[in-house]
Amino acid sequence: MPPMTFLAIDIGNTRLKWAMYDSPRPGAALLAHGAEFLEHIERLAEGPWSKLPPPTRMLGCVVAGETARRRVHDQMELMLGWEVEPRWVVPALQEAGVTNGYDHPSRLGADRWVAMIGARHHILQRGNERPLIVVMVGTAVTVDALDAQGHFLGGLILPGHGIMLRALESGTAGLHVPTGSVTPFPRNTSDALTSGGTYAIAGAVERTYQHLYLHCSMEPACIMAGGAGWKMVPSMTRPFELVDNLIFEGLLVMAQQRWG
Ligand SMILES: Nc1ncnc2c1ncn2[C@@H]1O[C@H](COP(=O)(O)OP(=O)(O)O)[C@@H](O)[C@H]1O
Ligand SMILES: CC(C)(COP(=O)(O)O)[C@@H](O)C(=O)NCCC(=O)O
Ligand SMILES: [K+]
Repeated sequence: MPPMTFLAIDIGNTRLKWAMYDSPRPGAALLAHGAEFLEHIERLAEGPWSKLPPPTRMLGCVVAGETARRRVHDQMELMLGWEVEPRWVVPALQEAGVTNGYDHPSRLGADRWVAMIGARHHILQRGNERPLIVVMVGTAVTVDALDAQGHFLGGLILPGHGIMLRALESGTAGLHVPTGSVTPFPRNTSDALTSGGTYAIAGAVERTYQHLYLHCSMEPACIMAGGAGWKMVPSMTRPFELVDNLIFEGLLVMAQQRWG
Protein backbone atom coordinates (compact mmCIF):
# COMPACT_ATOMS: atom_id res chain seq x y z
CA MET A 1 0.00 0.00 0.00
CA PRO A 2 1.37 3.48 -0.78
CA PRO A 3 2.01 5.72 2.22
CA MET A 4 -0.94 7.87 3.30
CA THR A 5 0.68 11.25 3.81
CA PHE A 6 -1.23 13.90 5.70
CA LEU A 7 -0.96 17.69 5.41
CA ALA A 8 -2.16 19.74 8.40
CA ILE A 9 -2.67 23.50 8.07
CA ASP A 10 -3.47 26.14 10.70
CA ILE A 11 -4.24 29.62 9.36
CA GLY A 12 -4.20 32.14 12.23
CA ASN A 13 -4.56 35.90 11.94
CA THR A 14 -0.77 36.42 11.78
CA ARG A 15 0.78 33.26 10.33
CA LEU A 16 -0.04 30.09 8.44
CA LYS A 17 1.51 27.02 10.05
CA TRP A 18 1.72 23.72 8.12
CA ALA A 19 3.03 20.24 8.82
CA MET A 20 3.34 17.11 6.68
CA TYR A 21 3.03 13.71 8.41
CA ASP A 22 3.54 10.17 7.14
CA SER A 23 0.00 9.17 8.15
CA PRO A 24 -3.24 10.75 9.43
CA ARG A 25 -3.09 9.64 13.06
CA PRO A 26 -1.62 10.79 16.38
CA GLY A 27 1.98 9.70 16.72
CA ALA A 28 2.60 9.92 12.96
CA ALA A 29 6.13 10.85 11.92
CA LEU A 30 6.62 14.53 11.07
CA LEU A 31 8.14 14.76 7.56
CA ALA A 32 8.35 18.56 7.21
CA HIS A 33 6.83 21.70 8.66
CA GLY A 34 6.92 25.46 8.34
CA ALA A 35 5.26 28.80 9.00
CA GLU A 36 4.63 31.82 6.78
CA PHE A 37 3.24 35.24 7.56
CA LEU A 38 -0.12 35.56 5.77
CA GLU A 39 1.31 38.05 3.27
CA HIS A 40 3.70 35.29 2.11
CA ILE A 41 1.13 32.55 1.42
CA GLU A 42 1.89 32.94 -2.30
CA ARG A 43 5.41 31.60 -1.66
CA LEU A 44 4.24 28.17 -0.50
CA ALA A 45 3.94 26.33 -3.83
CA GLU A 46 7.26 27.49 -5.28
CA GLY A 47 9.08 27.46 -1.97
CA PRO A 48 8.66 25.17 1.04
CA TRP A 49 6.03 22.89 -0.52
CA SER A 50 7.98 22.26 -3.75
CA LYS A 51 10.00 19.38 -2.28
CA LEU A 52 7.15 17.65 -0.44
CA PRO A 53 5.58 14.32 -1.39
CA PRO A 54 1.95 14.83 -2.50
CA PRO A 55 -0.38 14.62 0.50
CA THR A 56 -3.03 11.89 0.43
CA ARG A 57 -5.22 13.78 2.90
CA MET A 58 -5.40 17.36 4.08
CA LEU A 59 -7.22 18.88 7.03
CA GLY A 60 -6.94 22.47 8.19
CA CYS A 61 -8.40 25.07 10.46
CA VAL A 62 -8.74 28.69 9.49
CA VAL A 63 -9.77 31.76 11.46
CA ALA A 64 -8.20 34.31 9.09
CA GLY A 65 -11.17 34.51 6.73
CA GLU A 66 -12.35 33.26 3.38
CA THR A 67 -9.73 35.12 1.32
CA ALA A 68 -6.83 33.47 3.17
CA ARG A 69 -8.44 30.08 2.72
CA ARG A 70 -8.87 30.68 -1.01
CA ARG A 71 -5.25 31.78 -1.38
CA VAL A 72 -4.18 28.47 0.18
CA HIS A 73 -6.44 26.53 -2.21
CA ASP A 74 -4.75 28.40 -5.06
CA GLN A 75 -1.32 27.31 -3.83
CA MET A 76 -2.50 23.70 -3.57
CA GLU A 77 -3.84 23.85 -7.14
CA LEU A 78 -0.43 24.99 -8.35
CA MET A 79 1.21 21.84 -6.95
CA LEU A 80 1.90 19.27 -9.68
CA GLY A 81 0.65 15.82 -8.70
CA TRP A 82 -1.37 17.04 -5.73
CA GLU A 83 -4.92 15.78 -6.05
CA VAL A 84 -5.92 16.04 -2.42
CA GLU A 85 -9.24 17.64 -1.57
CA PRO A 86 -8.80 20.41 1.00
CA ARG A 87 -10.94 19.87 4.09
CA TRP A 88 -11.47 22.48 6.79
CA VAL A 89 -12.69 21.97 10.34
CA VAL A 90 -16.09 23.32 11.32
CA PRO A 91 -16.66 23.13 15.09
CA ALA A 92 -19.45 20.62 15.75
CA LEU A 93 -21.59 19.79 18.78
CA GLN A 94 -19.28 16.94 19.61
CA GLU A 95 -16.09 15.41 18.23
CA ALA A 96 -13.31 13.13 19.49
CA GLY A 97 -14.59 13.05 23.07
CA VAL A 98 -15.12 16.82 23.41
CA THR A 99 -18.58 18.41 23.54
CA ASN A 100 -19.07 22.01 22.48
CA GLY A 101 -20.93 24.22 24.95
CA TYR A 102 -20.88 27.35 22.77
CA ASP A 103 -24.29 29.02 22.26
CA HIS A 104 -23.74 28.58 18.52
CA PRO A 105 -21.19 25.74 18.27
CA SER A 106 -20.11 26.52 14.70
CA ARG A 107 -19.26 30.13 15.64
CA LEU A 108 -16.47 28.97 17.95
CA GLY A 109 -13.04 29.60 16.40
CA ALA A 110 -11.98 26.45 14.56
CA ASP A 111 -8.48 26.78 16.06
CA ARG A 112 -9.92 26.75 19.59
CA TRP A 113 -11.96 23.63 18.84
CA VAL A 114 -8.99 21.80 17.34
CA ALA A 115 -6.70 22.88 20.20
CA MET A 116 -9.17 21.59 22.81
CA ILE A 117 -9.42 18.23 21.03
CA GLY A 118 -5.63 18.04 20.86
CA ALA A 119 -5.26 19.02 24.52
CA ARG A 120 -7.86 16.53 25.73
CA HIS A 121 -6.17 13.74 23.78
CA HIS A 122 -2.80 14.87 25.14
CA ILE A 123 -3.80 14.64 28.81
CA LEU A 124 -5.85 11.45 28.40
CA GLN A 125 -2.72 9.80 27.01
CA ARG A 126 -1.11 10.58 30.35
CA GLY A 127 -4.02 8.78 32.00
CA ASN A 128 -5.39 11.96 33.55
CA GLU A 129 -9.10 12.59 33.33
CA ARG A 130 -9.18 16.05 34.91
CA PRO A 131 -10.47 19.55 34.18
CA LEU A 132 -8.41 21.33 31.58
CA ILE A 133 -7.54 24.89 30.62
CA VAL A 134 -6.31 25.47 27.07
CA VAL A 135 -4.47 28.76 26.55
CA MET A 136 -3.48 29.92 23.06
CA VAL A 137 -1.28 32.98 22.82
CA GLY A 138 -1.39 34.12 19.19
CA THR A 139 -2.67 37.32 17.58
CA ALA A 140 -5.46 37.09 20.12
CA VAL A 141 -5.36 35.09 23.35
CA THR A 142 -7.96 32.48 24.16
CA VAL A 143 -8.43 30.75 27.52
CA ASP A 144 -10.81 27.82 27.23
CA ALA A 145 -12.15 25.57 30.00
CA LEU A 146 -13.14 21.89 29.83
CA ASP A 147 -14.45 19.79 32.68
CA ALA A 148 -13.05 16.34 33.49
CA GLN A 149 -15.56 14.69 31.11
CA GLY A 150 -14.46 16.77 28.13
CA HIS A 151 -17.31 19.28 28.10
CA PHE A 152 -16.14 22.66 26.81
CA LEU A 153 -17.74 25.02 29.31
CA GLY A 154 -16.70 28.29 27.70
CA GLY A 155 -13.68 30.54 27.37
CA LEU A 156 -12.20 34.02 27.21
CA ILE A 157 -10.91 36.01 24.24
CA LEU A 158 -8.50 38.85 24.91
CA PRO A 159 -6.05 40.86 22.83
CA GLY A 160 -2.61 39.37 22.27
CA HIS A 161 0.64 41.18 23.19
CA GLY A 162 0.87 42.98 19.85
CA ILE A 163 -2.74 44.16 19.74
CA MET A 164 -2.61 45.40 23.34
CA LEU A 165 0.48 47.48 22.60
CA ARG A 166 -0.85 48.86 19.32
CA ALA A 167 -4.16 49.77 20.97
CA LEU A 168 -2.35 51.73 23.69
CA GLU A 169 -0.03 53.38 21.18
CA SER A 170 -2.89 54.53 18.98
CA GLY A 171 -5.16 55.62 21.84
CA THR A 172 -2.66 57.77 23.77
CA ALA A 173 -0.11 60.51 23.12
CA GLY A 174 2.85 59.23 25.12
CA LEU A 175 3.12 55.46 24.84
CA HIS A 176 5.44 54.98 21.85
CA VAL A 177 8.29 53.15 23.55
CA PRO A 178 10.50 50.11 22.90
CA THR A 179 9.64 46.67 24.30
CA GLY A 180 10.49 46.40 27.98
CA SER A 181 10.89 43.63 30.54
CA VAL A 182 8.31 41.86 32.64
CA THR A 183 8.74 42.88 36.24
CA PRO A 184 6.37 42.97 39.26
CA PHE A 185 6.82 46.72 39.90
CA PRO A 186 7.66 48.45 36.60
CA ARG A 187 9.36 51.86 36.99
CA ASN A 188 9.48 52.96 33.35
CA THR A 189 6.96 53.12 30.50
CA SER A 190 8.47 50.26 28.48
CA ASP A 191 8.45 47.85 31.42
CA ALA A 192 4.99 49.07 32.49
CA LEU A 193 3.51 48.26 29.05
CA THR A 194 5.26 44.92 28.61
CA SER A 195 4.41 43.81 32.15
CA GLY A 196 0.85 45.07 31.87
CA GLY A 197 0.20 42.95 28.79
CA THR A 198 1.86 39.83 30.13
CA TYR A 199 0.15 39.99 33.52
CA ALA A 200 -3.21 40.73 31.87
CA ILE A 201 -2.90 37.36 30.11
CA ALA A 202 -1.52 35.57 33.18
CA GLY A 203 -4.36 37.08 35.25
CA ALA A 204 -7.01 35.88 32.82
CA VAL A 205 -5.59 32.36 33.03
CA GLU A 206 -5.45 32.54 36.84
CA ARG A 207 -9.08 33.70 36.99
CA THR A 208 -10.21 30.87 34.72
CA TYR A 209 -8.21 28.45 36.88
CA GLN A 210 -10.16 29.64 39.93
CA HIS A 211 -13.51 29.46 38.12
CA LEU A 212 -12.85 25.96 36.84
CA TYR A 213 -11.49 24.70 40.17
CA LEU A 214 -14.63 25.99 41.88
CA HIS A 215 -16.90 24.52 39.19
CA CYS A 216 -15.29 21.06 39.17
CA SER A 217 -13.90 20.80 42.73
CA MET A 218 -10.76 19.38 41.19
CA GLU A 219 -7.45 21.00 40.24
CA PRO A 220 -7.33 21.72 36.52
CA ALA A 221 -4.40 20.92 34.26
CA CYS A 222 -3.24 23.76 32.01
CA ILE A 223 -1.91 23.44 28.47
CA MET A 224 -0.49 26.43 26.63
CA ALA A 225 0.30 26.90 22.93
CA GLY A 226 0.65 29.58 20.25
CA GLY A 227 3.45 31.59 18.69
CA ALA A 228 3.85 33.81 21.76
CA GLY A 229 3.23 31.08 24.37
CA TRP A 230 6.91 31.07 25.35
CA LYS A 231 6.64 34.73 26.43
CA MET A 232 4.20 33.71 29.15
CA VAL A 233 6.32 30.94 30.64
CA PRO A 234 8.01 32.89 33.49
CA SER A 235 4.81 34.75 34.44
CA MET A 236 2.28 31.97 35.00
CA THR A 237 0.84 31.38 38.46
CA ARG A 238 0.00 27.67 38.13
CA PRO A 239 1.70 24.58 36.71
CA PHE A 240 1.23 24.31 32.96
CA GLU A 241 2.60 22.44 29.99
CA LEU A 242 3.73 24.18 26.81
CA VAL A 243 2.72 22.08 23.77
CA ASP A 244 4.17 23.63 20.62
CA ASN A 245 2.25 21.61 18.07
CA LEU A 246 -1.11 21.48 19.89
CA ILE A 247 -3.19 22.39 16.83
CA PHE A 248 -1.45 19.72 14.75
CA GLU A 249 -2.05 17.15 17.50
CA GLY A 250 -5.73 18.07 17.35
CA LEU A 251 -5.83 17.85 13.55
CA LEU A 252 -4.16 14.40 13.71
CA VAL A 253 -6.80 13.16 16.18
CA MET A 254 -9.56 14.46 13.89
CA ALA A 255 -7.88 13.02 10.80
CA GLN A 256 -7.71 9.59 12.40
CA GLN A 257 -11.45 9.70 13.08
CA ARG A 258 -12.07 10.63 9.46
CA TRP A 259 -9.58 8.44 7.63
CA GLY A 260 -7.66 6.32 10.14
N1 LIG B 1 9.06 34.17 15.22
C1 LIG B 1 7.84 34.69 15.35
N2 LIG B 1 7.11 34.93 14.26
C2 LIG B 1 5.88 35.44 14.37
N3 LIG B 1 5.28 35.74 15.50
C3 LIG B 1 5.95 35.53 16.61
C4 LIG B 1 7.24 34.97 16.60
N4 LIG B 1 7.62 34.85 17.85
C5 LIG B 1 6.63 35.29 18.61
N5 LIG B 1 5.62 35.72 17.88
C6 LIG B 1 4.38 36.26 18.43
O1 LIG B 1 3.37 35.32 18.18
C7 LIG B 1 2.20 35.95 17.67
C8 LIG B 1 1.70 35.16 16.52
O2 LIG B 1 1.55 33.83 16.94
P1 LIG B 1 0.80 32.82 16.02
O3 LIG B 1 0.57 31.61 16.84
O4 LIG B 1 1.50 32.67 14.72
O5 LIG B 1 -0.55 33.63 15.82
P2 LIG B 1 -1.82 33.28 14.93
O6 LIG B 1 -2.15 31.83 15.20
O7 LIG B 1 -2.84 34.23 15.44
O8 LIG B 1 -1.45 33.53 13.51
C9 LIG B 1 2.59 37.34 17.21
O9 LIG B 1 1.60 38.24 17.69
C10 LIG B 1 3.92 37.58 17.89
O10 LIG B 1 3.74 38.42 19.01
C1 LIG C 1 -10.35 34.26 18.86
C2 LIG C 1 -9.63 34.15 17.53
C3 LIG C 1 -9.63 35.51 16.86
C4 LIG C 1 -8.17 33.72 17.79
O1 LIG C 1 -7.45 33.86 16.60
P1 LIG C 1 -5.84 33.78 16.51
O2 LIG C 1 -5.27 34.56 17.64
O3 LIG C 1 -5.49 32.31 16.63
O4 LIG C 1 -5.47 34.28 15.17
C5 LIG C 1 -10.31 33.06 16.63
O5 LIG C 1 -10.38 31.86 17.29
C6 LIG C 1 -11.69 33.49 16.15
O6 LIG C 1 -11.84 34.27 15.24
N1 LIG C 1 -12.75 32.92 16.78
C7 LIG C 1 -14.13 33.13 16.40
C8 LIG C 1 -14.93 33.72 17.50
C9 LIG C 1 -15.04 32.85 18.73
O7 LIG C 1 -14.25 31.91 18.92
O8 LIG C 1 -15.97 33.10 19.52
K1 LIG D 1 -3.99 30.15 16.30
